[in-house]
Amino acid sequence: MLTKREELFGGTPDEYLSHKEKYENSTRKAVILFSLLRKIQEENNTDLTNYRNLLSGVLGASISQDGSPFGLHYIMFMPVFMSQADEEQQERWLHRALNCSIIGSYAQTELGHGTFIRGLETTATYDPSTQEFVLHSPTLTSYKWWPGGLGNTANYCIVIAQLYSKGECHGIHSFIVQVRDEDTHMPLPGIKVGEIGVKMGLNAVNNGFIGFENVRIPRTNMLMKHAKILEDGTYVKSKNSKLIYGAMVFVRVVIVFDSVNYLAKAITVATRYSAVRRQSQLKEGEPERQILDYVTQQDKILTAIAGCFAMKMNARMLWDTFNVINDQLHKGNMERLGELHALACCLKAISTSDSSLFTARCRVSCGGHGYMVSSTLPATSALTTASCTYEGDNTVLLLQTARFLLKTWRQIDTGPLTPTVEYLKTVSAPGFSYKWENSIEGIIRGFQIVSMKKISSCLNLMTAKVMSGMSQADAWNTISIQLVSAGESHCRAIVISTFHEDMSKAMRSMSASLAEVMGQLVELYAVYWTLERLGDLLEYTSISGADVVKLRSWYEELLRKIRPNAVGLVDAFDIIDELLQSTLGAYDGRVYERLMEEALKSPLNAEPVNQSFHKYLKPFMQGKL
Ligand SMILES: CC(C)(COP(=O)(O)OP(=O)(O)OC[C@H]1O[C@@H](n2cnc3c(N)ncnc32)[C@H](O)[C@@H]1OP(=O)(O)O)[C@@H](O)C(=O)NCCC(=O)NCCSC(=O)CCCCCCCCCCCCCCC(=O)O
Ligand SMILES: Cc1cc2nc3c(=O)[nH]c(=O)nc-3n(C[C@H](O)[C@H](O)[C@H](O)COP(=O)(O)OP(=O)(O)OC[C@H]3O[C@@H](n4cnc5c(N)ncnc54)[C@H](O)[C@@H]3O)c2cc1C
Repeated sequence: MLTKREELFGGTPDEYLSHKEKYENSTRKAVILFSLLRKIQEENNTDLTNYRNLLSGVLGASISQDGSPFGLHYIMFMPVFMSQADEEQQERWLHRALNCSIIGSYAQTELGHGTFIRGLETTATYDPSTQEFVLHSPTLTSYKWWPGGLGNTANYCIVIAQLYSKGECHGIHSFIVQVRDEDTHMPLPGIKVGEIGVKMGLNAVNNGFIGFENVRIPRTNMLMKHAKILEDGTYVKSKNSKLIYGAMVFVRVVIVFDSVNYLAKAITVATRYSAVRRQSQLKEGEPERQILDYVTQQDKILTAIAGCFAMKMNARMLWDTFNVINDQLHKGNMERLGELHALACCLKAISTSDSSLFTARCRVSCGGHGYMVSSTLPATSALTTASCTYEGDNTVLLLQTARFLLKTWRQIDTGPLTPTVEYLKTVSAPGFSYKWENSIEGIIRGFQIVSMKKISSCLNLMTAKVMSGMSQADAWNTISIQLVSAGESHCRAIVISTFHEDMSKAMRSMSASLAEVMGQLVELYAVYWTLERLGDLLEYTSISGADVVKLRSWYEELLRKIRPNAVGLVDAFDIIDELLQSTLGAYDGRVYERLMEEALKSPLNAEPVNQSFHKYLKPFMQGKL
């Protein structure tokens, strides 16, 4: 009798399963895992804070590198209910979703539209005679495409469609739609549903497509916490049309945590392997060195460790900010909605792009063995690059942040600014003077000045172009590279200052030796990004060549100091081998034995001569083909 652990982590490695077998195996494992999790979650887990902890457990424990067919059920289907369903609807559906007696997905993206959601084509037309909505996919491009779990798993989904009533379009709204019969799992009449095929990664997520042929759903299937349709078809507006976008903000917030989780896995593998792997001699006749002793290797890996700690602290700040503003929204105070959206956008973009960049570096830093699927680094790299796209393409999200920053800059003299942008007032105040200094505080100030000056420059450029006769939209597009850069600079200033401030607070309760190491990580992160963004700092601050020389020495000194604690730092993530799933990163360091053990699991090693020799090779080599 297999133990739960053996059931979850044993069996044929996924990499040797077919696409279909991989899905079936992931579903088998997901049922085991989620049955366990269902037992520990409170029934009324509709509080977003508790919910995120559940999500952490669910996704953190997702035991396949390829994701889970249940992921979207937890990641979006349920949060959308919590944020968009009225009380009666929550009463009707949420309990069933929480105990997984229904499995849901989130169908927003279409073949023809992912970013521009106001352009979605799926329609939901209200029929007052029957008090139903008629859901329809008018074109091939209107077919929903991507929803996780929709291919073969979910029997319900949230559908985002253009709402029509009394001949008028009211824009996109959310609807709960049953997709498959709860007993037979057959697709319901008028519904064409399937799986989208093999992807770069996440091949157990079961992303699907769905098309509707005049499918009728009750009026009360429109999620009506914000906007409503009355029985006679009268449309009641929401307090803010963007509240329907609320679930995306929540998921962007949790994706920042997720990007940290992926990066923590990658740097655990790369760091441990770099301590085990010996290659080349530093001095003739000496034993081969641990590759972690090479400063170039430290440059790749230790900065990733610092980045992981930095983003973890920023994820917590963002979560706290989300909860504060979300409470205000619940009380009808929309004042900081735009700020929350802008912060979630830039942190999701920067955390995922950093995670993708550093994970790719971890892969390369492990040489050939890092290219083995059994190292887990290729799959983790595929995961992090996906996160730069899902829940909003990073470029588009940084443009959203830039839009908020320009709006803020236009109003800079009309009153106090909200917390995440009040630095703009400080560094632009009359009489404010600043001379570059090689210190954490000096670096933070420098990044804040760069951000402010980029925003100011973008607004001046926009104004000049519009004055010259260019349309607002063309002016925006023309300078959009600079707008994205302004969004990134704003975010980097926030990340460094948050890391410094929150770590300084945390260090007060640490031992002196631990605080020293944590302080080194903050310095490494700040100095690394200073050297990475030298162009901006040279353009907008008084940093000098002499400062740069000293910064480089400071950077190399920090690498030297952190090197002895590298393995201890990643061990602190405490990722068990079963979740790490890596021949290179296992805790016992038996890299070569594990590589060979995994290789022997290949079906091609089941027999000494593969059948292709007799069928193809031998006749070929004998000139008979
Ligand atoms: C925002 C858009 C790009 C544009 O929208 P619009 O066209 O409607 O807006 P405009 O640009 O015209 O006007 C902007 C205007 O609107 C405001 N706005 C816009 N968006 C929002 C918002 N969300 N909230 C509030 N306000 C908003 C903006 O501020 C402007 O206001 P002003 O006019 O005042 O300036 C939009 O089209 C858009 O969002 N596009 C992106 C589409 C998108 O994101 N799609 C996602 C589809 S779902 C998906 O991809 C699912 C993926 C799921 C993958 C799995 C995730 C894994 C998570 C794991 C969780 C693990 C948890 C671990 C936790 C732990 O470890 O602890
Ligand atoms: C693994 C994965 C899982 C997913 N899961 C789901 C899901 O469960 N449910 C769901 O609904 N969706 C899901 N998606 C879809 C995802 O949300 C979209 O792919 C994403 O929103 C990007 O939209 P798009 O693919 O149409 O890209 P596009 O918007 O077509 O982007 C392509 C390029 O165009 C650029 N671009 C687009 N608009 C602009 C603009 N205004 N200004 C400047 N540049 C622009 C982008 O920057 C990008 O470089 C998933 C996607 C992936 C990869």
